[in-house]
Amino acid sequence: MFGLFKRKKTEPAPAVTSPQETAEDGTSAEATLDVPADGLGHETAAMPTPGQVEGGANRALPQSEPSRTEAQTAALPDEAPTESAPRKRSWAERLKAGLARTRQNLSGLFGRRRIDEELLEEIETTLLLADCGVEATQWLMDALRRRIKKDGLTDAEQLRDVMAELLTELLLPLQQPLQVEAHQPFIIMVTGVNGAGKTTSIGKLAKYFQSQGKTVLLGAGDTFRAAAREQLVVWGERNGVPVIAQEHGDPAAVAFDAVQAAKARGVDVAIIDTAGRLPTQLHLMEEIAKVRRVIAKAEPGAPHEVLLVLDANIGQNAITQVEAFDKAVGLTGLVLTKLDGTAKGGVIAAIARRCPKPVRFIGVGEGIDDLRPFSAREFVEALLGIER
Ligand SMILES: Nc1nc2c(ncn2[C@@H]2O[C@H](COP(=O)(O)OP(=O)(O)OP(=O)(O)O)[C@@H](O)[C@H]2O)c(=O)[nH]1
Repeated sequence: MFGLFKRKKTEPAPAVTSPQETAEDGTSAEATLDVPADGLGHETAAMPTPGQVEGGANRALPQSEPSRTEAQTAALPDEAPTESAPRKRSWAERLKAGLARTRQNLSGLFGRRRIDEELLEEIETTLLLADCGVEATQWLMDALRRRIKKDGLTDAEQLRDVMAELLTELLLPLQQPLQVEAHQPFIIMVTGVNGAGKTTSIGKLAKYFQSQGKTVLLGAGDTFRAAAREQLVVWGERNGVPVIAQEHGDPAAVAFDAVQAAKARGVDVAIIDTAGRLPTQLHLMEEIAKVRRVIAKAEPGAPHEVLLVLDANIGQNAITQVEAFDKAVGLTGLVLTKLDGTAKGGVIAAIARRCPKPVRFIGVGEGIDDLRPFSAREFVEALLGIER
């Protein structure tokens, strides 16, 4: 399981309020488990410090709240190099490492040789094997052929820069950073298939927004997998992020409570988790559509962002997932995870051609800082091994 959440297993489990309790902030506090801010610089009047009893509810606090330093250390397990742990690789290095396979395959082709039909066929095959899909590959090859003709290119070495230009042109429209200032609270709903990395990405996103000085609240809407709820609750506890959860809740009810709590507390960003589901599980797709409708009831115009978390290793399946989730909940953005593994990277090109949606963030590992806004240029440079 994701290192970001691993440590929590040794922590005492926070207690849950009794079903009858009602919080002052208007949430139906039925079995609502609400973890307070711990003083990481994000407290507001609506976010009490540890030890305070919130909303008049007899919410039992964890036995010992971690200190600020402990919480930060726990949440950033792999930042500081120690004698036993070597320096962590930079973001660019991790991204490059993740895309090494495709880069090596392409680099082999952009060496010293003449451009001929055989080379172009090899490039085409490499793009297909890199998960670019038929449409994006066709688009890239057509554009490449046009450029070769127009510029009178003869050497394969000249093709690397042309390919970089074309890929950047293809991916640039997907580079649309998520702006959360337009609404308060800005409500984000997170969807995806099982194991794509939703819950762990939410932890990283929370940290990302906190680092931008925003207050964050999480809704543990994955009521199917108890461990997902616990992951969020304990992570929130350690990082000063309130988490709205219900032990045996209905996901729509958790989402509703989370939105109400976010409004009552005046937080900047509310991120609502949902259980993993496959596009073929139609009843579950209907359930997630209901969660979206309930969020809109709690706050007209919300959710302001509906993210699909995609494992970058699933190849063309990504297209099916984008289309199915888009139909069910109206996606506004994507998070592409696990680009550090065996990902080939081309799936972003396939998305750009087949079902373009803003790629808000990409993930290159399990650490807290392994998720960053997508940059088309940075991605293409890592994919093609271009040093600037
Ligand atoms: N290597 C790598 N692993 C990741 C990344 N993001 C998430 N993971 C791992 O993927 C696994 C699944 O992550 P979760 O966050 O539990 O996935 P989920 O989508 O919430 O899963 P469900 O609750 O079952 O739907 C965990 O082991 C994570 O550590 C990433 O960018 N790189």
